[in-house]
Amino acid sequence: MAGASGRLAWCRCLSAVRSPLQVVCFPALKLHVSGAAMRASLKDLENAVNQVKLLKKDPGNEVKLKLYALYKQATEGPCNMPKPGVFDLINKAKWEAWNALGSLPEETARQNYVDLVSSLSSSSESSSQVKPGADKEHAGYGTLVVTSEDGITKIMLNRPTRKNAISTQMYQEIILALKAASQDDSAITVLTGNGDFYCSGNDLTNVTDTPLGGIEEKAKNSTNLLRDFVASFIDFPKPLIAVVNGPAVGIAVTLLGLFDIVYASDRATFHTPFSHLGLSPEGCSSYTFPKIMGPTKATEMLTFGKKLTAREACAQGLVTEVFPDATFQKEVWTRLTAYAKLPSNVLRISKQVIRNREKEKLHSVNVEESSIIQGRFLSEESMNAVMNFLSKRAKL
Ligand SMILES: CCCC/C=C/CC(=O)SCCNC(=O)CCNC(=O)[C@H](O)C(C)(C)COP(=O)(O)OP(=O)(O)OC[C@H]1O[C@@H](n2cnc3c(N)ncnc32)[C@H](O)[C@@H]1OP(=O)(O)O
Repeated sequence: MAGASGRLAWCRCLSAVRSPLQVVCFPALKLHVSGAAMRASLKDLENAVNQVKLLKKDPGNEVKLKLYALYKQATEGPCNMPKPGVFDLINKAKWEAWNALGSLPEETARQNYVDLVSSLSSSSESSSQVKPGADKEHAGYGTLVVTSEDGITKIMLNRPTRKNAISTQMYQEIILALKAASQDDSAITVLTGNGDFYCSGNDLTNVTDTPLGGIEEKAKNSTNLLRDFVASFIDFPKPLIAVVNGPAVGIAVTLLGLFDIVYASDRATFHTPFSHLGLSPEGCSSYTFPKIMGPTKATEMLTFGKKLTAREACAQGLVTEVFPDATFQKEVWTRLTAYAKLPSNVLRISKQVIRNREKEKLHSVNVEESSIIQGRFLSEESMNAVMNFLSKRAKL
């Protein structure tokens, strides 16, 4: 079905996505997907395409890319174009958005497109009036989008083109965002990812900014940062919820053992390839994972790098509940909005009653894991794994 409609969408998107800078800089929009019956017709798709032209508010380049990808998938099926070159940034962003949909069926893509446009139309209508409780974006973050609304502070990892890999700046900003959220008046705090990934773990290019003191100093700085980062999750005083919108890797997975609820899209996967990277478990996973899933399942994941589907992770207790990707955002946010209406002081007390007796133990595990991984950062296996990734010879 690669006909005129497909070419039209490509042209439409070319004019919509003006510069790669805008792709990263536009504030991300919440993608509430309607739970309407999964039966959008071709006519519905055509109507939705026309509706996009009538939007009062520019939805931002992230959303335009999503619309582009869904339209291509709905009309042409899985991505059938060669990957554009590294310098062709706009076409590469579009290719990545389409390719990320994998083998999503055409009817589902059509339905998702229609649902997305309908959610944009309603948010565009209501955005013309300033309503109480509207999203309040916290300024000052470069790698995150932090908002507070309806008793929920949402910390969204916002490096979608790097699969939300955690750069040094992002580690520092998450520590700051958690500190601020622990003191604000929201009832619950949510961590999620922008784009098709939840998070691809530690940014492997972090190692390239080696200080004057050389790699030993780099390893020490990384270890201190890791320890402080994990400590800010251990100490977080109110319910902390992970909304795992897509694949999670490395430290993004291990930390889940410190969350109070983990909701996952059925597109999410959970992968801790530490041995492949010459690393050792962190994020208190050497303690939390055996407790959550038993030592043998924990060993399969942490030592042998077994990747789990969302349903497997749920069966093993790492994930609380799995939702179909098409209705994930709508179902999860409806549920969280209801939870956040409960008395916030009681939620805080309840979390602390459940978690506090473990805190001291978790801190000592964190210190121990951090000191072990410091040696691993300097190991030949770890350095080779990073160099292989950076020179594009290896991927997970
Ligand atoms: C300081 C504390 C240290 C704590 C230690 C923590 C341990 C860990 O977290 S271990 C896990 C580390 N993560 C990885 O090893 C993941 C590496 N990435 C990949 O294998 C793949 O990128 C992927 C499987 C996550 C995704 O593959 P896919 O084909 O879908 O997308 P790509 O084209 O590869 O990705 C797009 C773009 O993003 C870059 N990127 C993705 N993940 C990372 C990362 N973790 N670090 C640095 N860069 C990453 C990727 O290179 C691509 O860049 P280009 O467009 O320039 O090619």
